Amino acid sequence: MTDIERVGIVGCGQMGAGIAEVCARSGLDVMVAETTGEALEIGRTRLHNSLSKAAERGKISEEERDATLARLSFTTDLGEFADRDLVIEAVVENEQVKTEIFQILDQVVTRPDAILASNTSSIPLVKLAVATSRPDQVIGIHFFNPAPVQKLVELIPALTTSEGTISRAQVLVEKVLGKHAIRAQDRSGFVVNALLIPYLLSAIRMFESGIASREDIDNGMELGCAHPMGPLKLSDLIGLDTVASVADSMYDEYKEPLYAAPPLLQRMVDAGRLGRKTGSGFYSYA
Ligand SMILES: CC(=O)CC(=O)SCCNC(=O)CCNC(=O)[C@H](O)C(C)(C)COP(=O)(O)OP(=O)(O)OC[C@H]1O[C@@H](n2cnc3c(N)ncnc32)[C@H](O)[C@@H]1OP(=O)(O)O
Ligand SMILES: NC(=O)C1=CN([C@@H]2O[C@H](COP(=O)(O)OP(=O)(O)OC[C@H]3O[C@@H](n4cnc5c(N)ncnc54)[C@H](OP(=O)(O)O)[C@@H]3O)[C@@H](O)[C@H]2O)C=CC1
Repeated sequence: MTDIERVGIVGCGQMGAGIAEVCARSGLDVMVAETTGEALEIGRTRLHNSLSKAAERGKISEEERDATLARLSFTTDLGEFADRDLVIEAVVENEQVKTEIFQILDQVVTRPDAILASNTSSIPLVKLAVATSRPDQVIGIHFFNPAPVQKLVELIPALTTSEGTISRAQVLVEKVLGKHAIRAQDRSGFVVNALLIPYLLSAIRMFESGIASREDIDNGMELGCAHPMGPLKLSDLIGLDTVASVADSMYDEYKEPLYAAPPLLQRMVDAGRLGRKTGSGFYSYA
């Protein structure tokens, strides 16, 4: 069904950990890389806790949890990714950081047919592809938060990506990981964020201008439109640094005011109020 058995995940933040969990639960051998031993321990704990919760809630058996954990390994040395068939990069939404990681992956991943993928929310894939010597093997594989729950994955081929890379990625996403894949052109924000981010920015502008309280804005969309969470809660879940970076990428691409980050968002990022991950954003998570 697939020739991809060994997967590397770069970054074990909320998305890296979630993608690693999805891959390991699907039977793949998964190695996760972080920059420091401390970050690795935080990531490992995040994964252990999530799998234990899944077992407690009866979504997986205790045997499945243990087998999944046995398929996960951890490293701070990207050199250990030499034998990976697929690497999914899931570090901070910053073009320079991601470009440097793709340059390193190009050096260390020795399998000639390995796919180098990014979970980027908005950075044009072609920029990462041309940083490598194998631009035909670079593709966007974009999961949604929380990755173990959300069924969608966007596949974003760059102009340079080969048909073979696209079809191998699609088989993996649909047949092995059991997700629903949609295809998007390599334009900043792809399909979902191009629609979602302007909506989140509008909600932040509405809050900033005092039209309604944060609770009323969120209740409006939860109770009026049956969204699982309102836009300010959702911004806190995504991470305000990520929302701001995605908005900036899309603004760079299209120069449309609807993608311009409102001042309040940037001030909150500057203050380190990034949402759930720092314990404070539009709401408090003490
Ligand atoms: C920025 C980008 O590039 C792209 C993006 O990802 S945009 C963001 C996309 N995500 C969304 O829009 C999230 C919208 N919100 C939701 O779907 C839901 O509110 C939510 C799944 C986050 C939480 O759901 P909830 O009903 O409020 O809470 P809760 O009851 O705790 O969780 C519901 C289920 O999800 C599971 N879940 C919640 N968070 C989880 C996590 N981090 N990992 C694994 N499972 C999780 C729970 O275990 C629970 O499962 P069961 O019902 O089977 O027991
Ligand atoms: N949040 C979301 O809802 C979604 C995010 N994405 C995308 O996934 C990616 C990761 O987002 P998310 O997991 O939320 O972010 P987190 O903030 O949770 O994690 C960021 C990760 O990047 C690492 N990192 C930070 N700075 C650097 C650096 N200079 N060099 C190498 N690694 C670094 C962090 O490691 P350390 O802990 O050591 O700093 C951590 O592993 C982004 O591209 C984002 O756009 C995609 C879908 C949804």
